[in-house]
Amino acid sequence: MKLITEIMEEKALPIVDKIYNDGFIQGLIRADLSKEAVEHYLKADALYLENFSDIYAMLLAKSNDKAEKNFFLDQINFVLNEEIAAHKNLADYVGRDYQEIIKGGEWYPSADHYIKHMYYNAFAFGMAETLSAMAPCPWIYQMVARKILANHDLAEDHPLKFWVEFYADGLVDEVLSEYHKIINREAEFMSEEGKQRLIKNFLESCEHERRFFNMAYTQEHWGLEV
Ligand SMILES: Cc1ncc(CN)c(N)n1
Repeated sequence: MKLITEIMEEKALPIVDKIYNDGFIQGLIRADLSKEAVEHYLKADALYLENFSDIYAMLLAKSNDKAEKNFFLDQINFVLNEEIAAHKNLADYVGRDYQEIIKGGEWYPSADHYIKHMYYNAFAFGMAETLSAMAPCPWIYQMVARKILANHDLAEDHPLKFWVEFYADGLVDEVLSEYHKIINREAEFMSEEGKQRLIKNFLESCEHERRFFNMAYTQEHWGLEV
């Protein structure tokens, strides 16, 4: 009997290829990604990661297991204080100060939809539904980064090699195995409908990841002043 997390990741593999072949990642590989696309990504992603850590804080409060609470605590620290290294690599590529770049950022439409998908599950459902919607965040980036390294021998002086290696890093394996542990444990007590929701949450967030990259590549904005 396959684990629910194995099923969701298997079903999502085609989206990994689509993201890999879309403009943002191809531009990153060629190191000809426009500065506008990178700045737009950073403006949106700084806010995305802030909200991602807030949702982790909600899960920390929901948990009644100290080891689990410490996992969420570690992840809050990683997202708030360590992932900024990947952002700084992108800011160096643009050649501007990171804090300057992210000023004036907002939840552009695709980022807004993604963030609200996670919050909806955090407020309306439980930990497994929320983590299923959050899991593509580490998983997609690791899969895409590893696919880049498998298909390209990035030169030592490639300006975005750090970004790729940061996300391809094995550290993510430990994070994902904790996600898998919690999701698969909770799924044991769920109806078929409940399990289908976990899979749907994961696949929708994989699609949100694709839209997030394309949002930056096209500098997507709201049509009207929101
Ligand atoms: C939108 C998004 N998704 C995933 C990641 C990688 N943690 C990120 N920084 N931003």
